[in-house]
Formats: sequence, structure tokens, C-alpha cells
Amino acid sequence: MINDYLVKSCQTVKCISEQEHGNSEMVDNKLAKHFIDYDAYLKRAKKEFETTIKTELTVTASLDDFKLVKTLGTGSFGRVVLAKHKTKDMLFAIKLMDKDHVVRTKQVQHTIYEIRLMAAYKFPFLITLEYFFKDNVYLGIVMPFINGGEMFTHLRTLKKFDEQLAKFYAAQVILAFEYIHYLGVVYRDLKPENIMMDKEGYIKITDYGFCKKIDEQRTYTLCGTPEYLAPEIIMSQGYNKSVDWWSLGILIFEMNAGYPPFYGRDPMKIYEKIVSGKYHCPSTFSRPLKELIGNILQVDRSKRWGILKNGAKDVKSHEWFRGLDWDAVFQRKVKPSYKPRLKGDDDTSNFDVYDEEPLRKASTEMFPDEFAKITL
Ligand SMILES: Nc1ncnc2c1ncn2[C@@H]1O[C@H](COP(=O)(O)OP(=O)(O)OP(=O)(O)O)[C@@H](O)[C@H]1O
Repeated sequence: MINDYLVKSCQTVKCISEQEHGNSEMVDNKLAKHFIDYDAYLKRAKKEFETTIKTELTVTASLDDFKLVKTLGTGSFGRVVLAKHKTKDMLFAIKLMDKDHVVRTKQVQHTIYEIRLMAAYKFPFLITLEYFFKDNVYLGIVMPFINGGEMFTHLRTLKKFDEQLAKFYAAQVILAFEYIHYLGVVYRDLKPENIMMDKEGYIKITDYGFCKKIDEQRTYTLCGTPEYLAPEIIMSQGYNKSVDWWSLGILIFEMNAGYPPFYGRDPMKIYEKIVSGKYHCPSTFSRPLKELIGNILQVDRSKRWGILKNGAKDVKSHEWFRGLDWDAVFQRKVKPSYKPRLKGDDDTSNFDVYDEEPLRKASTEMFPDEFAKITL
């Protein structure tokens, strides 16, 4: 039966009736002030974003400007490499994307959009673009080097986070999602592997490969990681930012439990569990935590917190977050209770070790430069 869910259908999607308000509790004055200030901030940020996203992406560096040090991670289109800028004496992480692969898999436009987004996002918990280059072998996306490694690594080492720490990370994801959604974009790939930790202990969300501008429309693409997929994606229903809120519920559960709420070896079994909406919280979870997760992990989107009439405000004013100073988190004024252990700025001990491959040399005979024809 689950296979049927995965077959893309052309069903007409019913409009979701919004519940009036998910959170009936009183919002305190500080939180009310944060809501007003943050709304004003988002409006300003959107104006800036809309100007920058239209600006043509220009080549601002070349591979020769950097000395490559070591591979930090691998992905579907290549690898991310630690690199030292030869003249500036600064470290960066360069995502070297194999153009051949991008072109062959017809991901050119998609990739261009990913890079443009990275150039346009200006947000404390989102990774941003420092430089961009291309030759006829690679696209080079140069980012700040976030040396604390992936949240995934820390979660597996610590087994689980305590509720205070999980709350601190969840708050940053929520602020970032509010920003992304306000710009009319859905993120669609939240998971501990895509959350980097900086040396101070704050997070940076990476990998905009699945980001999509949908504004108020719906999209149907099946993408994401099995454990983090929302039921509406599995059931081939049209979806929008609802899927990001679902994945936040999964992340909050996983950070506190050390494992996700719906898991199994076989993705099909995971999907069956997700669409059933049944999961079990460990007894160590506090009552407010269980309630918040229950409010977000609602298969029925007319009940899912985050997409009700008051949007993110319902989640932010939930009892689990009581006492959290959202402005102080946003301004990075809260002292994190956990910091990645680092011996220096170039310490890569928080990253796995990868086999190094020699770089392919740029040559005019390699293959036609399809990217050259397209305005970046
Ligand atoms: N700015 C950064 N600083 C340090 N490490 C990074 C940075 N960006 C990415 N990485 C590392 O490289 C890995 C792969 O990066 P990324 O997810 O962007 O690649 P990808 O090709 O899009 O992967 P995927 O196949 O998951 O889409 C990350 O999981 C992380 O470990």
C-alpha cells in the first residue's frame, strides 16, 4: 500500500483549513515585543533578499587562490574541502561541485539557484557565500569554515542532548525557518548532518540543494531523508513549508532521544510508521516537550503547529520554550552550554577522515561548458 503513496498522483489537494490558534496560553510582554521586532526585521530582510537574489552572481575568485588542505565531507555532487586562501591567510570550506555530474543529471538551473540563495541569505544561523568560482571541471562554492563539525557527530558522541541544549538549537532552527519561509522558500532537508556547529557553540544550517521558492504555492517533489520526510511528501500530496515544521518536530525528538521517532532499516517501513503518525516518547521527556512534539508531529496539517494561523509564534510561545530569550539567541548573546572541543581554528578533529582524490585538471577539451552559456 505504501508503494501507492509514493507514486506521484495528480490528486487535487484539498485546501487546509487553518485552526484559529494553536497556543491558547498568554504570551508574556517580552515575547510579545520579540514578535513585533522580529516581524519588522523579517520585512527589512525580505527587501534586502529580493534585491540580492536578482543580482547576477559573479566569479570572485579562482581555484588557484586557495591551497586545498583536506576533505571535510562528501555529497552527491562532489566534496567539501578545507582550503587556505593563499594571500589572505584565512580558512574556508569549498564545495567543489563536479560540473560534469551537475550537467549530466540536469541540475544546472537547480545548482545555480542553490548558489544564488547562498549569496542572498544573510542570517546568523545560515551558511553564506564568501566567493564563487568556476572552471570547466568544477564549480567552487566558497563558504566560511565552520570548524565544530556536524551536529550529527556531537549527537552520536553525547548520545543525546539535555533539554536545555536541545531547546537552544531548536530555537535557532525556528528563527532560521521563519526567515527562510518569510522569503517564500522551503528548506526541505533538515537533519543533524546539515547542521554545523561553530566554535562558539551556535549552529549554521548548510546545504541548500533542496531549497525551493514556492511562495504560497505547493510543490510535489519527493525529496529529503527517509526519517525526516513529512507524511504529505510520502503520500504525494502537494506540500509547502508544512514539511519543514514536521522535520523540526523530528529534529527536536532526535536531539532529546538520540534517535528519531520513526525509524527502521527499510525506508518503506519508516514511511509506513510516518503516515500512521504513531511514535513513542522516552519516559525521560518532560511533559511540555512531549506536548510540543505532539503538536508539531501532526499528520493532519490542519492541526500541525507552525502552519496554523499564528505560524511560528505558536511554537515560540509554547511552554517548552518558556523563559527563553529569543532576541538574545538571535543576537548570539546567550552563552551556549556546550562547545565543540577545538585545539585551534584549523582543527579538523570534529570531521570524519575521507580518502583524498587528486583534483581533475581544467582543460578546454573536457566537455562543453554548459554553465558558461547560462547567466549565473
Ligand atoms: N561551511 C562548511 N564548513 C565545514 N564543513 C562543511 C561546510 N559545508 C559543508 N561541510 C561538510 O561537508 C558535508 C557535505 O556538504 P553538503 O551537504 O553541502 O554537500 P552536498 O553535496 O550537498 O551533500 P548532500 O549529498 O547531502 O546533498 C557536510 O555535511 C559537512 O560535513
